[in-house]
Amino acid sequence: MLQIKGLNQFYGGSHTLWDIDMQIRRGSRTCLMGRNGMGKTTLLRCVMGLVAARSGEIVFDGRTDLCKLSADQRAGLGIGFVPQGREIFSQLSVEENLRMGLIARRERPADALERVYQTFPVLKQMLRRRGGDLSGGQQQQLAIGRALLLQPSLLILDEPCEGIQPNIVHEIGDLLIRLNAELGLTVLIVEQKLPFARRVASDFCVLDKGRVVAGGAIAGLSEEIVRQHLTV
Ligand SMILES: Nc1ncnc2c1ncn2[C@@H]1O[C@H](COP(=O)(O)OP(=O)(O)OP(=O)(O)O)[C@@H](O)[C@H]1O
Repeated sequence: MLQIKGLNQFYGGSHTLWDIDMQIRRGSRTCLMGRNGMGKTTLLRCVMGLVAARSGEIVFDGRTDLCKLSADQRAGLGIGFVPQGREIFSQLSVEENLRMGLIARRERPADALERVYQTFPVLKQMLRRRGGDLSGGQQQQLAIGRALLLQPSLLILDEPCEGIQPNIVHEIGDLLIRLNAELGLTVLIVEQKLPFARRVASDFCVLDKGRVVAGGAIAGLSEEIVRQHLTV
């Protein structure tokens, strides 16, 4: 579904991503892992068009080179993004936050919001609440709901469990498994917690100092890989 080929990225003179080759299989739940500062967020932001790649290709659905498209055009192709920190508008209501997700969309199916409420009944009960008054877990559901309004075929999430209580982390894991199974949504997620990755992911990819150093089916995430590239 998503093929990254020979991708290099620089912040000014600082070479951050080095010759990244990575495949996201359609229907997979891929966990992108790595210690802090290894380039995970930068790679997601390159895919979304929020930072520019210096060279390489990002092929979506076997045909479109995303590098030639704007961030809006990429979202329009069906790539949903839940950024690090969630980026909820704290002064706007839950409903207004959701409607922001529809602004980018030309046709706005009348049932788009209703579908999100079916997935997240708690949001329907909180429509008038301000985003800033929600708990971390509720804000994360709001951020995921907002991304789902565009009916993506690929959902990309950057550390969705950061700062969230363990029982809600478990629920988010269940939700991603359910969305993957029921909607056929392909999921690419940055997550550092090993138990979460082992429970939720079907595939993994490890970055170390801006390079891909390991990847494949999650069963292949060995203690040796963890020791060399993930433990601090
Ligand atoms: N806007 C920026 N300008 C310059 N350097 C940056 C910028 N954003 C990130 N970096 C640097 O690029 C490198 C990779 O950062 P990135 O945030 O992609 O890593 P990460 O693996 O997502 O880390 P974390 O787990 O801490 O979020 C780091 O050295 C970081 O300091």
